[in-house]
Amino acid sequence: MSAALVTRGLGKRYRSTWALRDCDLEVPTGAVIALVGPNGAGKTTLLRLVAGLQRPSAGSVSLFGDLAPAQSPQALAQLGFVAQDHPVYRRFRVSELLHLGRSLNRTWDQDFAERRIAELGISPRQRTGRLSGGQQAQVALALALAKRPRLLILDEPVASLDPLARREFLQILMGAVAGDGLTVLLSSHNVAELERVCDHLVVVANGSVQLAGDVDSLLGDHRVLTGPGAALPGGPGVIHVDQADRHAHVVARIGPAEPMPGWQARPVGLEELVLAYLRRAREPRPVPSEMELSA
Ligand SMILES: Nc1ncnc2c1ncn2[C@@H]1O[C@H](COP(=O)(O)OP(=O)(O)OP(=O)(O)O)[C@@H](O)[C@H]1O
Repeated sequence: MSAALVTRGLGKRYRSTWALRDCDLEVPTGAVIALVGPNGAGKTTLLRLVAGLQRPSAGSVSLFGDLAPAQSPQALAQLGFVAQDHPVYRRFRVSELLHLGRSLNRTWDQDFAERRIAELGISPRQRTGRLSGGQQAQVALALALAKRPRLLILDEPVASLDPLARREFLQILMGAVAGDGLTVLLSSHNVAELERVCDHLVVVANGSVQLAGDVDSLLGDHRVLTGPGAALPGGPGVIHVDQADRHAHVVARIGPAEPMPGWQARPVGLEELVLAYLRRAREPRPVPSEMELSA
């Protein structure tokens, strides 16, 4: 499958500080990519660089095989972007926003937009500034989907939605991915919620990509090993070690290999995997011992 998005050596620097550095990603068309990381990790910076809203200090972004310099009209026509604070023109009525969307976008789907607003129980005559924060988020998301983009970029799209609305929104997103071959890149703090919908994962911390790839492959490559806490394993496969009750729990990238004698292996969950990489990024690595991870 062809790549929807490729970044090479992508970076953004503010004065002497790199918000994002050496970012190499390759994302297939039709994938839902979850971008996760702690506050200040560089998620918004990456999304804004991909959307052409900021110019990179280093490296490049290409969309659907074409180099996509910031503000390229061809690239922008294929993109939908909803920022973290889901901006809508507050003095506009909802119907005026739809009119604006239809006037500015050749691929605009007015039927979808009107249906979605009706499903949300929002009157088209309502001024968007009078809607609740969650309703404004829903309207912004409906506008982005109605544009029928090839790549939809969402910065924490469900953060302000109630649990029912979150679930419904993710279902609508999945429908658009299945029906139109839409590619979605979304950031979130809620890994458990994303697990149901994403097939690719990008973990960012300290302005660097810590882990990226297809979710099934990543889960297949990693396991949790449990064994005697006194004999900590080391080596490049160890991602994070937790010690409790004289036992060590090790998230390790060892593939299908048998663990060393005295150790047990079990599959890793997605949230557990993300946390292991985030902790590794935050803490100094444990001193490696001479022991090997696998038998
Ligand atoms: N305009 C700016 N000027 C200077 N520094 C900035 C600017 N925008 C972002 N940064 C810095 O870049 C780093 C990454 O910020 P970014 O907004 O990309 O993080 P994030 O992962 O989206 O965080 P959050 O989850 O809190 O939204 C942070 O250290 C931030 O302070």
